[in-house]
Amino acid sequence: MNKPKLVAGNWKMNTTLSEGIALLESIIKGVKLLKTNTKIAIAPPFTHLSEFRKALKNTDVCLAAQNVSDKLQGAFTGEISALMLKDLGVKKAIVAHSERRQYFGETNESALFKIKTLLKQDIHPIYCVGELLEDRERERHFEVVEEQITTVLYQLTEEKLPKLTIAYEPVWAIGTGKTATPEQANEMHEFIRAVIAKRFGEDLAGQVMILYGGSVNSGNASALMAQPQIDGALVGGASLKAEEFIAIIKAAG
Ligand SMILES: O=C(CO)COP(=O)(O)O
Repeated sequence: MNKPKLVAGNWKMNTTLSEGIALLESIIKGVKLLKTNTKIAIAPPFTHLSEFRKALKNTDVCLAAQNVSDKLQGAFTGEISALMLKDLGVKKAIVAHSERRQYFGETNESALFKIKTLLKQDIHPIYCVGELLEDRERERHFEVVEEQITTVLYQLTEEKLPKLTIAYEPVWAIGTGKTATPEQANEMHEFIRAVIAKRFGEDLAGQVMILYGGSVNSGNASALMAQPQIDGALVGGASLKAEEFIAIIKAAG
């Protein structure tokens, strides 16, 4: 599978706008010096999107959001719609990150609504899946991820599928410094692709990008990226340090 990889930075609830702009400028500078065909996306807090759009003009770095409302518009205080994101030049949006599932009650069902509203605006979703530590310890990890995939993806039509990116983020590896081994990650990616293929066929399943996320850093990125089923990375903590993030992009090829 020789498609270019995607490295996306999920900044979570970090940086003020001025700190964010400074970090973004360092990242842009670093990316310019790299000769890479790896695709790059940055998902800063909502408050940064408008300024980041200007800063990213004439670069190949794609603007992403960390979340979106499952509602279209109206009396939903505090929500941000897909249309609003499109208006700000957002091209990708993370959906159902495990922190959203854990702290904000998001489910596979709300993820499906979010993905549909994004696709209607032609914003490409990055749909997060992954098991808890207790699921893995009880050897339920394949079952959990299969349900996360089938309840959402099987509701989409064939032509939407290539617009979707999956991020496999085992919850026990997020922000813990514990990474899945490259083999564990590859095994789950292969399983996810097989679940997609069961419904949509091998060709389409092969077109879906599947990223790994969970304590990716400059030290482990090369080994992860070398796995045949890993199409890139969704990076948290290490995307907040320009040098680290650039090293990960470099490791992706
Ligand atoms: O949640 C993540 C990316 O979405 C991963 O976070 P860390 O890279 O900090 O473990």
